[in-house]
Amino acid sequence: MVTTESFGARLRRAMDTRGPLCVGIDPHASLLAAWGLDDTPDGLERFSLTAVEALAGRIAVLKPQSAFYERFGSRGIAVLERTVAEARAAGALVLMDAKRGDIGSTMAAYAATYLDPASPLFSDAVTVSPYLGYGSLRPAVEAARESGCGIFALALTSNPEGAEVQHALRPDGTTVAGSVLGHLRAENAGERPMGSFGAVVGATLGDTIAAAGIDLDTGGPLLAPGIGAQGATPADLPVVFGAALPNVLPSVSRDVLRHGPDVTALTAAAARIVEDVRAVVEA
Ligand SMILES: O=c1ccn([C@@H]2O[C@H](COP(=O)(O)O)[C@@H](O)[C@H]2O)c(=O)[nH]1
Repeated sequence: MVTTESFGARLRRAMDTRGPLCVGIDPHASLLAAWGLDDTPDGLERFSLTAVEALAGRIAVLKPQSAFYERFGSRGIAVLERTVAEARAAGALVLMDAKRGDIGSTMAAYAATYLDPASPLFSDAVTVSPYLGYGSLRPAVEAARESGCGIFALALTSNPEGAEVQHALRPDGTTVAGSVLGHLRAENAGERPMGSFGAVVGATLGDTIAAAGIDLDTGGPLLAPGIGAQGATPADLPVVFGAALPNVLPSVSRDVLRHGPDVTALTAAAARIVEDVRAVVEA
């Protein structure tokens, strides 16, 4: 489905009506086993479609993690295609977590894969890496604008190793991550109610962002992975995000998926997190 409404506007409405939560579909081998499924493409398909059944009609954004599908080769990609299509058909926005980043000419092919409505993997948004230089993302930015999609660029990732690169200082004294956020701010200029060009900022980062003087207000969404299995909780969000909290989209994978394969239990687990996040954002 091609839309004339921007991704930022669609995401804002989904966050306001369904609640600010993205649930990741990460079919770890250990989760397949815990759900009583084989570590095969058939197991992958059952896992993914169960997650879609439990979540796609209620949760704002579903985020399939491409790596867990790619490991099964072409049959895994076929399952990923079906997962994306069924999740979108059921009303969820789909953010493909592929973290693509390359020189511009190759980036154009990645953009065609995820952001061209004619592609079997067409998604509402895709995660990208700006660490080949923000300008290398230009083909993805242009494709997103054309198709009413979005991108989420890695800015301040949830893993402890990220700071080595992302907090590095540029010659002008600003951080590398701050520069990425500045580029996103420029992309989002004038977009209301929210921009389509998001940043990934880990919920695990405590007060380190404020301490480094990094401005998180880009006018776009801030995808916040790290709640649950990586140790962060919804209560951490105000410290990490400060005044940018209204645009934060927390993302949780394992801490929801561990409640499967029971569909009702999966739905209830996600609903509890939505309530916890809403309580913090609306406090
Ligand atoms: O900085 C980042 C960027 C992406 N991720 C991805 O989010 C999920 C987290 O899964 P959990 O089970 O909730 O820990 C996973 O797909 C990561 O690749 C991230 O964690 N941090």
